[in-house]
Amino acid sequence: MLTIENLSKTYGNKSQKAVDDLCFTVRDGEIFGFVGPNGAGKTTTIKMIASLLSPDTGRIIIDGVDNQQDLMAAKEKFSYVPDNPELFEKIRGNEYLRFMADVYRVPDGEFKERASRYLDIFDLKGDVAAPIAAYSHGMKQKIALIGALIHNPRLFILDEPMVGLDPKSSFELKKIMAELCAQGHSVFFSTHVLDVAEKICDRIAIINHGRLIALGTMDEIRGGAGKDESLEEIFLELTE
Ligand SMILES: Nc1ncnc2c1ncn2[C@@H]1O[C@H](COP(=O)(O)OP(=O)(O)OP(=O)(O)O)[C@@H](O)[C@H]1O
Repeated sequence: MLTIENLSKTYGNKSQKAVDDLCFTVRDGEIFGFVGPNGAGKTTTIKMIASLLSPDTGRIIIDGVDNQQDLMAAKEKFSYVPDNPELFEKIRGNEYLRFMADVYRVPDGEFKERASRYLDIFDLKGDVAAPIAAYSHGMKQKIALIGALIHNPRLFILDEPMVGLDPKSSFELKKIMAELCAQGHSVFFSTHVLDVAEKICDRIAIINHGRLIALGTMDEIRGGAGKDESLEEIFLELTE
């Protein structure tokens, strides 16, 4: 679903690379967690996957499409929800969802069915006619999530998705992630919440100083049989 090949990025005239020769693959039907300390290069990597930043070197292939060769075709494949979504404050929630459906040319029946279902799940039906400026931080995050889900993306990319969501919304989001993966779609998300990553991810990548330092299932990251270390313990050991 997603192949990252030798991806590197340096900002301005900084001496250290923000992302340094990163390579990994996210498989079809997989929930993939991307973890690392502050400043490790997670958001930089995610922005390059979402075509918001150009890599210095390397390739990003999304469901068979190179995002530097065919940006529009790549954009149809994924949705990206940043950690702090910036939305058009003056429009209403329902206008925003309609706009997102139009951008992705979602047929009307599908739009109505998905919007209704996700608004119910995230308990936003009563607020959808209000301007986004009147939403709380968590409500903005939820309308951004629904907008990103409206075209049923092949690859769902999220930066720190659990921050700001209440426990029920967070639980529902995890269920939606699992549902997408059951359809053969994939989820790629960054998080500092290591126990969530440990519980819900099929595989996890740990990065530090822009470099991949561990990759695999929890068992693979633990390094084989007999050990029962948590992701938090492994993370702290590897990133000391
Ligand atoms: N716009 C920018 N200009 C210059 N340097 C930047 C910029 N954005 C990020 N960096 C640098 O790139 C490196 C990686 O930052 P990035 O935001 O990708 O890390 P992160 O893993 O997402 O961190 P966090 O967990 O704190 O969100 C850091 O050294 C950071 O200072």
